[in-house]
Amino acid sequence: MPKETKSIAVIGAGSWGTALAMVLADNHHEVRLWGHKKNQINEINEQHTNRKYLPEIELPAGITGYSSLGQALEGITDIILAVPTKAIRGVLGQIRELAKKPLMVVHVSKGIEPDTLLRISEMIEEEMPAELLKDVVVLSGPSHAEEVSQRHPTTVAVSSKNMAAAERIQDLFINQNFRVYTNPDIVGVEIGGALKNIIALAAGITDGLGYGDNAKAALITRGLAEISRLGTAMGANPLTFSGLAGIGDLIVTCTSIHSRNWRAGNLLGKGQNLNEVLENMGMIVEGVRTTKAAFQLAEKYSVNMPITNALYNVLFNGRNVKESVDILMNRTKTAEMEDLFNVLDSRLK
Ligand SMILES: NC(=O)c1ccc[n+]([C@@H]2O[C@H](COP(=O)([O-])OP(=O)(O)OC[C@H]3O[C@@H](n4cnc5c(N)ncnc54)[C@H](O)[C@@H]3O)[C@@H](O)[C@H]2O)c1
Ligand SMILES: O=P(O)(O)OC[C@H](O)CO
Repeated sequence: MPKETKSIAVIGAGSWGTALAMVLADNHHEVRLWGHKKNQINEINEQHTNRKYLPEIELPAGITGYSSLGQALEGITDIILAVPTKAIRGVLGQIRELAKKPLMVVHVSKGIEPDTLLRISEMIEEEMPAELLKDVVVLSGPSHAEEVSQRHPTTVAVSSKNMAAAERIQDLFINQNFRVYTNPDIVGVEIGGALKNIIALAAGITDGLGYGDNAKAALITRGLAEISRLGTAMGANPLTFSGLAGIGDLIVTCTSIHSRNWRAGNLLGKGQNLNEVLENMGMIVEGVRTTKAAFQLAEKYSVNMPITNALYNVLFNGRNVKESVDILMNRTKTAEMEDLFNVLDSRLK
C-alpha cells in the first residue's frame, strides 16, 4: 500500500513510540527510534527487543535505536513525537537546538498542559520557531501499543490544520493492520484523546470498588457527554466525539486490561493512594495531569463536568472514592442532552 519510503525519527522509545516505529518499519521506512536511556537503546540494537515496554515482542530490522538526538535527526524532515505530555517542551527545546531543516511534527501524545491549558499542537507551535516547523499533525484513536505491536487490527485518526499534511501521514502509517482515517477537526481529535483518560481513571475506580457494568456504561456515556460539551465549547465539531478519537478511544481505554489509566483508577478504587499508584505503574498515566487541566478548562469555559470534578477532588483534595460516587449519583436531577444543546445553541448564535 505505501508508495513512498522515508527516513523517519521516532522521538520517545516507550510503549507507543516503539509500537509506531514497528508500523513504520513494516511499511519499509528507515526508522530511527530515539530514547534517552542508553541501556534501553543498546537492548533495541543488540537484542531487537524493548522488554520493559513491550515484553515478548521482536522488533523488525528496519528499526535502529539512537541515544544521540543529533544523530537521530541528521537529514530528517519527519518526526513522530511520542513522549509523555509533561516531557514535550523539554524534548522540543533540544530538537529546536539540533534541527537543521524545517520539520513535519507528528504528535501522538494524549494530554493537555495544566495552567496554560494548551493542546499539544499549540505547545509545539509555541516551542518551535516558524522557520523550523513545516506542519503539525496529531495521530490519535483507540490504539494500545501492546496490540499494535502484535499487528492486531487497529484504527486511528489523523488531523492537522493542513489536511494535505494529514493525508501524507495517513500514507506513511496505513497498512493492512493499521488503518488510518483523516479528520479535519484538530481540536476535537486532541480533546477526545486527552479527556478519555479522565473517564478511564473513573471507570477503573468504579471497577475497583466492585461496581458492575452498569456503572461503567454510565461513565462512558456521561463521560462522552461532558467531553463533548467542553470540546464543543472549545470549537470542536461535536461529530468528532462519535468517532475514533471520541467514543472509540473512550471505549478501549475504559475497558481494556492494557490501559494504564484504567489500571491506575482500579488501584485507587481498591484503596491505594495516588502516590502509591503512580509508583507502582512504572509507565505514564496521562489522565492525572489532564484531570487538573480539564478542571481548569471547565471553569474557563463555564462547562459542567461532574465526573471530571469528582475525580479532581479524589486526586488532588483527598476525597474518598466511594463518597465521590455517592455525590455524583445524588446531584440535582437533569435532562440528558440539555447541556450539550445549550452549548450548541450558543455556538450557533
Ligand atoms: N501506550 C499506548 O498504548 C499509547 C497509545 C496511544 C497514545 N499513547 C500516548 O503516547 C504518549 C507516550 O506514552 P507511552 O505509552 O509511550 O509512555 P511510556 O511510559 O510507555 O513511555 C514513555 C517514554 O518517554 C520517555 N521519556 C519520559 N520523559 C522523557 C524526557 N524528558 N525525555 C525523553 N524521553 C522521555 C520514557 O523514558 C519512555 O521511554 C502518552 O501521551 C500516551 O498517552 C500511548
Ligand atoms: O494505556 P492508556 O490508558 O494510557 O491508553 C493508551 C491509549 O491512549 C489507548 O488508545
